[in-house]
Amino acid sequence: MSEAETNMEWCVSMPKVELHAHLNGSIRDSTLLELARVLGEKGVIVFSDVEHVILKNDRSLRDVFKLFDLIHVLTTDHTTVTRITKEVIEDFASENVVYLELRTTPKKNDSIGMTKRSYLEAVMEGLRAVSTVDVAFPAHNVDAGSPTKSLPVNDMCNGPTRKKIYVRLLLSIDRRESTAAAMETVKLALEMKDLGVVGIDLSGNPVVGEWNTFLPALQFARENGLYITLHCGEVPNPKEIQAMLDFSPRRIGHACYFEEDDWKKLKSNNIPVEICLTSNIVTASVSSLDAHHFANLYSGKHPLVLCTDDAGVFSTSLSSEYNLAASAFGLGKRELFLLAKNAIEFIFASDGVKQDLRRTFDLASNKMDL
Ligand SMILES: CNc1ncnc2c1ncn2[C@@H]1O[C@H](COP(=O)(O)O)[C@@H](O)[C@H]1O
Ligand SMILES: [Zn+2]
Repeated sequence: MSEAETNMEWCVSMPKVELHAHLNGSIRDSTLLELARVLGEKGVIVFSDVEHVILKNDRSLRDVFKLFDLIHVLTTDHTTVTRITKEVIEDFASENVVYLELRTTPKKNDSIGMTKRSYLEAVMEGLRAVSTVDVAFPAHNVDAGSPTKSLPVNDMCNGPTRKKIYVRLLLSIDRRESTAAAMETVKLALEMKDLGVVGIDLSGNPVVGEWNTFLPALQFARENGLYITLHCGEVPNPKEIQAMLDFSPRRIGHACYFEEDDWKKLKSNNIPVEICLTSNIVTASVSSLDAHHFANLYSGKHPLVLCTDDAGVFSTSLSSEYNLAASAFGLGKRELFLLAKNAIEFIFASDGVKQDLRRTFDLASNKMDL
């Protein structure tokens, strides 16, 4: 193996920044199966019917959204929301993700007394429940407000330094929601702003809903200081793509079905793109890695960040996404490291956090054999 060649172990040891991860899409298969078994025993579902759905690997975009409906049945109650949040953070931290923006759709479920607020409180409880790593989160006492020490990463050679991960939350608006429901989510985000909620995401089945339904809530969010990221161009919808780019979000996810005018607008507005390679290939939003827009954006030095989207649903990890980019696009260690480090510039957290993360990468770079 040549000096510059990467491998999975190296990608795991590299510090990384994750900016596009859906909570309910990032659950371990083992947890989903365990939850399904329990609901099977209670007679709520038939375990054998859902087992193969959970373990299936190739999924169309339609299958993915059917799977989310099933996952949401498995994770309905507050205790489970807390548990999956804890596990998802621990899983990202275990592969040296040092900053995580975790997004989730606040859910209301009258039958179990769940409000959007109590859902979010259950998520925050999950952040506090993390035990394998220190979580830097404003609502937690290992606070990141005035960071003094850089995060220990890649500590394999340094013995038992305790890892730390910054976590911030984005609240997702589901495209099935009404303007009023979207507004409720934005108001909740504003109430929880001091507790680590930094922005709003628009996601959900891309063939459902109209841009104009969400626009008032997104405008209101932005006017009140929340950052916005949009799922944009996951399916061909030229009018919506143009309207979304005209809105000038802080970042967008995917950008798969872009036409020439869309690229022009994206590039002239310098909007960073969250790239989810495995997700795009599995859902066939892009036909192959050779045809993926990563290559063009990367060579044009357009701001971009590699992300997982749904590490559980697509059986991937952030380290695998970096490893995949290395092999598909011929990136060496140094290029991967700079790509990972550059993601700091697009995070929705404070300059203090950015500075601390830059220090973390600089310290790691000495040990990373670049
Ligand atoms: C594959 N590409 C995708 N495109 C659009 N939306 C997606 C998505 N992957 C996930 N979600 C959105 O995230 C929800 C699950 O997490 P939460 O319940 O919010 O934690 C899904 O129901 C969907 O609305
Ligand atoms: Zn997504």
